[in-house]
Amino acid sequence: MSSEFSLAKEIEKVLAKNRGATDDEEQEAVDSCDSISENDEFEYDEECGEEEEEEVVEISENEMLALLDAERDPFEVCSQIFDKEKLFGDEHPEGEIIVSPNLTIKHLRELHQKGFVVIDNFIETEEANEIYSLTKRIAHTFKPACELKKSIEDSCDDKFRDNLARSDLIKWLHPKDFTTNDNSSSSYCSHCTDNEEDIILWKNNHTLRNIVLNKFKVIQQRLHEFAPCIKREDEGMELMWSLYRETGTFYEKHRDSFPSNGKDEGPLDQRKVTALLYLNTEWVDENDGGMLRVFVKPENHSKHTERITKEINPIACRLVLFLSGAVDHEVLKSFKDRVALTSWFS
Ligand SMILES: O=C(O)CCC(=O)C(=O)O
Ligand SMILES: [Fe+2]
Repeated sequence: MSSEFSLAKEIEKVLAKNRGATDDEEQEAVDSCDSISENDEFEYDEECGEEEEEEVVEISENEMLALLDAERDPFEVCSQIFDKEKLFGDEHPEGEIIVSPNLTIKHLRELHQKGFVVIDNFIETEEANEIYSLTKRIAHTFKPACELKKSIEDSCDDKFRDNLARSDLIKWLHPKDFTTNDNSSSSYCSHCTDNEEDIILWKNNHTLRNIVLNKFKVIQQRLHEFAPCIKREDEGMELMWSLYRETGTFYEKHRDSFPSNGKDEGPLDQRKVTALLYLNTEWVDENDGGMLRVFVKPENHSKHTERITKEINPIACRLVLFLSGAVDHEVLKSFKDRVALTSWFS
């Protein structure tokens, strides 16, 4: 998760509320935490300001999310990124295509309402097949995600990271990898140790270039139109290429960011929408594993914290979009090599 905001204040506010504090007491607690630095994100003094008998509360990302969720429905917060007039107005009919060939206004409306949406046949099977084969060919250049930065922006030495939470291999990409003629390791991919031959293989691949520049970049631009807090520039976009080996590779339940409406609620500079494009032309059925399990709200939910699970098969050419700050998700053990391109729009 990106954390460019004073999480300490946010935490203290939630905890103060949890302790049953009044609004004034809550503000006092927040004010007295002004000196907490961002590096202290998940470790802070419950009685801010009291020197003696400091009781340090350690809180994990998941515990923090549970506290925030108890306060406010994350789906409600995150869906506010959209300009509702634009999304539901007559100006854009349901069938209007947002990103060719088949991402429509209807899908964005579903993303707003349910928090996630699945779009099949977003690329051609031949394209998926080509990238799937390419991934296996240069698999030796992918690195264990748990050893790398959590995102392009994050610092590497994140002491809160749970290295056992995931076992996938990844490579960071960037649109600039495909718009410059430089055949060196990507500057956005500081961990890359590819030799020049391998780099040429993926940087000069027209299909990959097309997916990055004419799919993911266009999704970003179009999302910005309907959710103006999402950046239009490449800087607000992270692009990850992942490989889950067939040996039971997994990613435990997690959330990609803290809930934010991009305006006045939650940390503003967070991932807002996650986009996943699956390239698994060899995936047959559930026995191959690797399903994406999402924890979403039931249709007529009475309690806002209620969740149901849905399993999404990672079939080739399937695009999945979800609200990064609302949808908990996990990748079930994979028994066939599983390839995806994932992007986060902030
Ligand atoms: O590949 C997937 O289906 C999800 C991966 C994921 O959750 C992540 O990388 O944050
Ligand atoms: Fe994720």
